[in-house]
Amino acid sequence: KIETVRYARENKIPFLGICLGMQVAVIEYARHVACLEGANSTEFDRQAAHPVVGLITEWIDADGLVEKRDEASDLGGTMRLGAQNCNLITGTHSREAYGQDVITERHRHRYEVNNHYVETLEDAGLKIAGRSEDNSLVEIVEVPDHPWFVACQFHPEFTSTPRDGHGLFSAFINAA
Ligand SMILES: NC(=O)CC[C@H](N)C(=O)O
Repeated sequence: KIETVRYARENKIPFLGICLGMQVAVIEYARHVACLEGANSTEFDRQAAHPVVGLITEWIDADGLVEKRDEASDLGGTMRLGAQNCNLITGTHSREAYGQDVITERHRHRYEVNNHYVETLEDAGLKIAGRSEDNSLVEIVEVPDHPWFVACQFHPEFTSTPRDGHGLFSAFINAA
C-alpha cells in the first residue's frame, strides 16, 4: 500500500485515500519526504521509531487534548464513529470540491494522525486541508505540487449515492 501511494505521489497520478488510505498516505509522506525513517502506524508497529499515526490514547497525555478515549475499554473506547464536523482550509482541493467551509462527514476508525508530528509533516510540505470541529485532529491531507492528491480520515462513500455522487469522488474522477 505504501508503495502504491508513493507511485501515485511521485508520478503525479490523481489519488484519493480514505481512512486507512489517509493513514498510509501520511506514513508514506513521513518516510519518503519528511525523512522520518521507520515512520509507521502503531496499528502495525507498536514500537515504531516515528509513530506518525496512533491511537489517540497513546499520545493524548503529552499535550492534554480534550478528546478522551480509553484504550482499556472495548473498541468503542477509541473508535471515532458517526457524523462529525470538519473545517476545510481555503485554497485546497478539498475546499474547492465541497464549495463550503464546514462539512459533516461520517467516521469509523480508531487511529489518528499523531499531532506531535503535524508540524514536521507540514514543514516537509504536507498540507493539512481539513481539521475536526475543534481543530484538534487531522481530517484531510493534501500533497502540494501534485495535480490532485487528497486523503481523508472520514468515509465519503457512506454518503455518496449513484444519483448524488459525493463531491470528492467527482473531483477525483475529473482530475483523473
Ligand atoms: N476503516 C478504516 O480504514 C479504519 C482502519 C484504521 N486503521 C483505523 O483507524 O481504525
